[in-house]
Amino acid sequence: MTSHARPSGRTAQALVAVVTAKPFRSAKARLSAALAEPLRARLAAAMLADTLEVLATTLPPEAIVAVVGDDAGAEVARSHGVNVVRDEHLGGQSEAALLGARVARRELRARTVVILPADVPALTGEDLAALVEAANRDAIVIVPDRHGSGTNALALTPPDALQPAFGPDSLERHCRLARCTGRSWRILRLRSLALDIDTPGDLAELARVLAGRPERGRTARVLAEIAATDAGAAGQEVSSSQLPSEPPSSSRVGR
Ligand SMILES: Nc1nc2c(ncn2[C@@H]2O[C@H](COP(=O)(O)OP(=O)(O)OP(=O)(O)O)[C@@H](O)[C@H]2O)c(=O)[nH]1
Ligand SMILES: C=C(OP(=O)(O)O)C(=O)O
Repeated sequence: MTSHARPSGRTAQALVAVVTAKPFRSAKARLSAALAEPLRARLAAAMLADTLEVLATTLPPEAIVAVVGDDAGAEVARSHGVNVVRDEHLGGQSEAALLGARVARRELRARTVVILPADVPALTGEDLAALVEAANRDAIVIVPDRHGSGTNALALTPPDALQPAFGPDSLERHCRLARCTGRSWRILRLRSLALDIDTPGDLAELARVLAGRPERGRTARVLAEIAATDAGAAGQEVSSSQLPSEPPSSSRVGR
């Protein structure tokens, strides 16, 4: 693998969170029919920033590793003071997660890694704390997505307790792999971590969830921009319900 690691902190950490983010310009392909390029990249950057922000409420920055695919991702990660690992191979989420877990184990001497995507900006500190608590009890903790088919987080003790296998229907796959390890494992359903952002439907759900919260993160501001752009294009008054709607099922990309 051509990837190389440049973690900025090397203090030993019992539990390390690994967040994977591919280059912002190639991220969120499933939103491309609904969202033009500059906004899509800005959304990806905002989601990484908000995800790191929440992680930093519970974990010290030295215990967070961002595996990023481009300079823009590295800049966001650095601005949060977390360890930055540059993924130059871009072999997909599982490979990026393995890279981060390896850095966590070898360089930060982590006993546990919590692997997350960068597109879970609704994550709350409470749900993160629940995940950390579960990771202290079971060797493998699997957090499903809201559709009950994908995986939005894995907590692994030790960090190589299971080989990540993200992608369509990964929940069932991760459960099967966990069963085969003979280690203790469980599924943990966490509402705020169940919402990853892949489709216009997810964006609309995110707007609904964030609208009910007092604080305005970076993602909420980009959502407002998207709503304004759409309303402007349609010559309508701007409203927070102005987010792109789900395309007809025949034109949907992915699952
Ligand atoms: N560092 C790194 N992160 C990745 C890679 N592939 C995916 N990711 C990240 O892993 C998470 C889930 O990835 P995907 O669902 O495959 O990609 P996405 O950008 O979210 O969505 P689509 O482009 O629509 O598939 C996101 O945070 C991605 O940015 C990779 O090759 N390297
Ligand atoms: C990668 C996954 O999901 P998505 O592609 O929807 O982000 C997954 O659930 O393993």
